[in-house]
Amino acid sequence: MSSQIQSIETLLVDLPTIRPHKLSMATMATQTMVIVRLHCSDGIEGLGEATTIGGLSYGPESPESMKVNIDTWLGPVLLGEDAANINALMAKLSKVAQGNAIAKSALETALLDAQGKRLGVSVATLLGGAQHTHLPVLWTLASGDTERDIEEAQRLVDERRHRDFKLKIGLRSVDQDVRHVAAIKAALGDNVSVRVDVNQAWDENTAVRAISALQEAGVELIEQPIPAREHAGMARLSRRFEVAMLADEGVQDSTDGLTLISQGFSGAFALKIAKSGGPRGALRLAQMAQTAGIGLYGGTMLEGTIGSVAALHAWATLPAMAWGTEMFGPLLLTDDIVARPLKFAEFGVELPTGPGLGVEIDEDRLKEFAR
Ligand SMILES: O=C(O)C[C@H]1C=CC(=O)O1
Ligand SMILES: [Mn+2]
Repeated sequence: MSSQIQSIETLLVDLPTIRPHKLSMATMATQTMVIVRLHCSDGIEGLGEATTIGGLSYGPESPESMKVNIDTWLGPVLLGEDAANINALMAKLSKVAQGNAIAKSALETALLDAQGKRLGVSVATLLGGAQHTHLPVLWTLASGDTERDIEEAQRLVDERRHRDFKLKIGLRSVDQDVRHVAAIKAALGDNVSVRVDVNQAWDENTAVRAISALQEAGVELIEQPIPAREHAGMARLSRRFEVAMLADEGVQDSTDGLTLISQGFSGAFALKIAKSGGPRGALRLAQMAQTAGIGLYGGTMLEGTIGSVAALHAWATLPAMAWGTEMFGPLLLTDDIVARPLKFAEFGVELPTGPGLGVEIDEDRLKEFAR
């Protein structure tokens, strides 16, 4: 029995963060997500989420533009179509719109959720099957204050919630950043992993100087130190240093992956369903990385529960990721719009069981936080 897509609803939802989250390009006090509700003729609803960081400061899609583009361009071409044929539907979307990867990811997520519910299986099962039910999750220290970051990290280690930490740097001078990172690494000791994310803030010369000092301080991973488009520079840095480089903004999808690999990049790729137009595109990049011996890392756009769970279903289908994941987005927010929050324990998170994503909306909460 076939099922058609009847309507697609989009809602802007604003949730406060538990503390200011300072990145090199923006300080966040709220996170805005576009929640997609895709209704099918068999009564099944698929959920999706389109989320970015800092309005338009992180990338070319803003929450408001994603809502308009789904409502005006992407959504209408899906109406009346067979909801079960996700390959055909996503091909239609790539014809009607260039780019718009985050908006497409939300729609692909909603289609996968609906199809999983229809077949009574999880999204991970639709994607080939889960190899894990518990995935490691790091925490980002980004209060901007060294002592506060150390206290935050120590509490989370004691609670056995996280033992890997990513520090957001690149806003202050290199000397200040290096002092900040080295103090945190020294305070936390050898049993925790400290990584940094520069979010493209340095030029290559600055990066060389800073990475030497960070390597000396015991940092294990350097994320996107230079601008996204400088693929050759990332390849040079990866060959120059022992400490591993992680490409994030510079590897949106498998096309960027191919460029980095052919330029001789070694290190790791941050996979994000939002960058690659959905879980299937992120897995395509993962397969390319595996073929080339590049490490995997499960990245986030600081999504809420729906977007984070969609990514977890995809990451669960992969072999254990060399660098773990950062799917902590819901923990950065003061509230949630789902009935059952994710379970974070033992330095990781539990994969919800299906059908679909295994997520249910809390309608009252959604009403409260919808714009
Ligand atoms: O990695 C990014 O660039 C974005 C994001 C992921 C974790 C975090 O704190 O910020
Ligand atoms: Mn990053």
